[in-house]
Amino acid sequence: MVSGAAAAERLIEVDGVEKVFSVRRKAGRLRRVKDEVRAVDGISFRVPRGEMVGYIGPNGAGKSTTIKMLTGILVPSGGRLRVAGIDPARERTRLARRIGVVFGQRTTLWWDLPLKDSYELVRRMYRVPDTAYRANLERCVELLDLAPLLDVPVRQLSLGQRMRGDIAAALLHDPEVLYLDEPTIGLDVISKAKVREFLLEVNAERGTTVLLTTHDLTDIEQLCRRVMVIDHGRLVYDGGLAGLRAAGDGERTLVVDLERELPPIEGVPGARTVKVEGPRQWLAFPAARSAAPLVAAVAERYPLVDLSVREPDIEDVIAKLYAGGDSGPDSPGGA
Ligand SMILES: Nc1ncnc2c1ncn2[C@@H]1O[C@H](COP(=O)(O)OP(=O)(O)OP(=O)(O)O)[C@@H](O)[C@H]1O
Repeated sequence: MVSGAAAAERLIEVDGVEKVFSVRRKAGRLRRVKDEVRAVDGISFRVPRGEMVGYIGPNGAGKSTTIKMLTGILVPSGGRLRVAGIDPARERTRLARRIGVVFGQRTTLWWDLPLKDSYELVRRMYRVPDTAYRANLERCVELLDLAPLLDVPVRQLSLGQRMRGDIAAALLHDPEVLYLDEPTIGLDVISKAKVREFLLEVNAERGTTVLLTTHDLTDIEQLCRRVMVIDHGRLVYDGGLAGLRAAGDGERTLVVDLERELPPIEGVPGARTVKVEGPRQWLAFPAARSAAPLVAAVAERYPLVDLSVREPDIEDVIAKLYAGGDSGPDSPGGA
């Protein structure tokens, strides 16, 4: 038996979970053959209470399928899943009270109703006690600037307004876990910033556990200390953002401003000049190395005015990781 505290600690438990879809494919004019799509191919991970985890991967990697299994919408073909100690597929309704879900591409709100009526329906559906409902709604309205939108029918809301409305709806019943599938898709920079700020606030204030899928790596950089990368249904990385940069053979860049335009800097051990633009030069060096000896070497021989160090571009790192497929640097569930 696992003690209550230990079970609470691991709010999401995924052990060797698989999802295989059967699809019919045309083969010739009349013949159809059955194919199997292994959308999720034996993944394992744990998410402790209060953590915010990024779940990323290329199109078709298996992210949405994982989330659907974690909500109970889809039944796994194999393996074991528990969310707050509940088997999602067996007890979907009981689980629904403990989780909130936002699918960026779809709304859970009632299209023709004003936002506030949608919330009222959510309150009744989940039987949220009055005081909790009022407090939650007030907090969401304040943090997400929803006051001017409460009387507007959902179909008249812009994408960013609708997304803020959806996120609030997912939190009115105080879920312990929030699944967000592309919550910033299609939003402008200001709306994205607002959504991110709100999620950080909710996580800090209520300790809500968040699992976030996104194609926008800024979401991950600003919200998650841990990131899981899925590709072809398998976890190819599970660990910190810093580790992800190192895992992708990332390089950092030393950007130096010299007093005047000079030929490319040479003879700095462990670094190579990759770009020169007037008096500014860019030197790439392995992400794991310290920049200090490089700075000293440049300063000794060149008229240095200013410098900065740039972290590896996370997009590049991840592109390399995807290209590496399941021979990725970290074992599934590792780190
Ligand atoms: N209902 C289904 N029937 C058959 N195949 C499916 C079904 N749902 C998903 N798939 C397939 O499973 C694989 C994983 O799909 P999934 O939607 O989980 O990927 P994803 O990582 O969420 O992708 P995206 O970033 O494009 O949303 C894909 O090959 C997809 O075509």
